[in-house]
Amino acid sequence: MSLPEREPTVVVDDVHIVYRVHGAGSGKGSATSALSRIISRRKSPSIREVHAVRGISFTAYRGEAIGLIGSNGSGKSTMLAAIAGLLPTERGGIYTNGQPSLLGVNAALMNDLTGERNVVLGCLAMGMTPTQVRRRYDDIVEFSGINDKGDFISLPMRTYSSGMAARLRFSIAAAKTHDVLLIDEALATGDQAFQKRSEDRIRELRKEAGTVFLVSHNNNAIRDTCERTIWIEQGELIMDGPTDRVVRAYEKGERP
Ligand SMILES: Nc1ncnc2c1ncn2[C@@H]1O[C@H](COP(=O)(O)OP(=O)(O)OP(=O)(O)O)[C@@H](O)[C@H]1O
Repeated sequence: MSLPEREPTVVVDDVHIVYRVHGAGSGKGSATSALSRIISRRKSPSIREVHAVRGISFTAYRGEAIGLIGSNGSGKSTMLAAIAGLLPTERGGIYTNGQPSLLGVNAALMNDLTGERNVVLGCLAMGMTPTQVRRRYDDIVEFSGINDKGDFISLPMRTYSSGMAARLRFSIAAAKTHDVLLIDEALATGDQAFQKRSEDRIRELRKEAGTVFLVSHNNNAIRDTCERTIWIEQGELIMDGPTDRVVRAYEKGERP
């Protein structure tokens, strides 16, 4: 049997992810009870476990844009963070070809620095050289549209609205070609014109040989951007297939 020609970029193999929440039990617990617990080597009753991802498997290929959908708390962001290597797996494995970059609405930019400094630092942090940063700087600012309403790029980020900050984050991350780009709801905060630009840019990134994952509650953004969609519910994979089919089933609440 010959192997398929498509090149796999992310292999998720029967992955389980468990969060351990400390201090979730009732009562504060005295020093005496803590000491007796330590002596008897019992587990602290105040550690609660949240089994957020339960045995998910799939393979992503180069050039694919994959949507992740599911209700609140179903495990989408957890899955992305794990692919990015930010969360350990309890069981199973995640194998990636190339460096995954997670672009979340909470990605760290520095509030007290100007937009301008954040663009430069963000690009350097992504591994661009100072010359590359200088070359791309104007494009990034223009793409973000931050200066459309005045010279905001020279003001500290804390003066930006949440939508403006999200746009700048997306623009910085999108300036580089990523092997695997993980986007968590970044498009949700931009206005219509920016969403359109972002969708176009995601399409370009795919052509530049990357794989894009997009978590969103905006089913139209998923439809417009991704040809494949994975539906997750309570940490389990419900459906994985062509976006049209999966999103329709999700909207109707029809599980296969
Ligand atoms: N840091 C954390 N500590 C403990 N539990 C967590 C943590 N982050 C998420 N969870 C739990 O893991 C489960 C999955 O959460 P996750 O954020 O991955 O869902 P989601 O599908 O991205 O949700 P949403 O659509 O609301 O963003 C939920 O039950 C949530 O309560």
